Amino acid sequence: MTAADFRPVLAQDALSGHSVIVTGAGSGIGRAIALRLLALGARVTGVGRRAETLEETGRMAGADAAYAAEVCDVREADAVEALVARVGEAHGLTGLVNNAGGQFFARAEDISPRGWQAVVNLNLNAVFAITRAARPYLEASRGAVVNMSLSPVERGAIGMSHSLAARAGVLAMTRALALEWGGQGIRVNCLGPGTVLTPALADEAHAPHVAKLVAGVPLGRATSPEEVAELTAFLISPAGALMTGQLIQIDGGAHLGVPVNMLGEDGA
Ligand SMILES: CCCCCCC/C=C/C(=O)SCCNC(=O)CCNC(=O)[C@H](O)C(C)(C)COP(=O)(O)OP(=O)(O)OC[C@H]1O[C@@H](n2cnc3c(N)ncnc32)[C@H](O)[C@@H]1OP(=O)(O)O
Ligand SMILES: NC(=O)C1=CN([C@@H]2O[C@H](COP(=O)(O)OP(=O)(O)OC[C@H]3O[C@@H](n4cnc5c(N)ncnc54)[C@H](OP(=O)(O)O)[C@@H]3O)[C@@H](O)[C@H]2O)C=CC1
Repeated sequence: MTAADFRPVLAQDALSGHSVIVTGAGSGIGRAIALRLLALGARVTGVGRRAETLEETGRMAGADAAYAAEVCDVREADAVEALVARVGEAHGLTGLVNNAGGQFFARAEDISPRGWQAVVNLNLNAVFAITRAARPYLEASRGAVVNMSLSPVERGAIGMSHSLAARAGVLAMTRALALEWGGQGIRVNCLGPGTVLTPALADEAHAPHVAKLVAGVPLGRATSPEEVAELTAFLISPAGALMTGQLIQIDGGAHLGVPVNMLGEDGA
């Protein structure tokens, strides 16, 4: 199946009555998630540092969409806590999508202490702070958290030691919180997208290298933002009610690595 064959599977009102915070909703994967949750009837609070891109997501959703843009740097723990409390008190909270994240690509020896800190703050510490702030509201609604991870989180990748360390931390946190908060009815999961051809990836990585990554995917293509969005919606919706503590890879098999082939090229 090609990306063009993709069809949404959830019922049109699957998220009616839901209130979800999506970080990084002004671009790429986060925007696709926000638009899909809105289309399924959820109220969405989109969080990011740039007002214009966040507001553009709202315009794309249309005037009837229950969307609010909130400018906030997720690394500012006090501001994040205040934001979550504001949304939680006004509308409740049934979902939190920790999608904001990113990194520069560099070998460990070229990552300065500040560079390491910047990436770990964004991809791990900020995720903990916002998730912790959301807990009481998620407990009240028996809600769900979806953490955006990376396909290579368990097998490693060159040039991503800082980001992978942070995402591995998020994965460990996901499993710990699934246990700690399961009794409160809160579910916590991670998604592992493969290569998603967003403008942000094009800015950070060389095009020929990205093409090579995609060519190496067992199912032969990149992951689309819409596919990640549908899975996110599924996990937040009642359809995902028994799923928690998981890393779900949505990468065409890329996490399996270079195939080990004991049969040789001709399969003999
Ligand atoms: C088969 C499957 C494969 C899957 C592959 C998955 C690939 C993943 C793709 C994506 O994630 S796509 C999203 C791409 N977008 C981004 O990643 C955005 C990247 N940028 C940021 O998020 C931020 O810039 C940052 C990296 C978090 C840094 O933010 P901050 O504003 O705090 O940075 P600065 O104050 O500018 O710098 C802090 C520190 O970092 C050093 N630094 C910054 N860039 C680089 C670099 N390119 N190389 C080395 N070091 C860098 C910077 O120099 C500062 O350190 P000092 O110089 O002060 O020591
Ligand atoms: N593209 C890919 O191939 C893959 C991406 N991912 C992950 O998916 C997520 C989205 O990626 P993608 O859509 O490609 O990238 P984008 O850069 O388009 O998305 C990142 C979003 O996060 C927001 N953001 C970044 N830093 C902060 C901050 N400090 N506070 C608040 N918001 C912030 C950005 O908005 P603003 O700048 O306005 O703050 C932006 O909207 C990231 O976590 C990425 O690492 C995972 C696997 C593969």
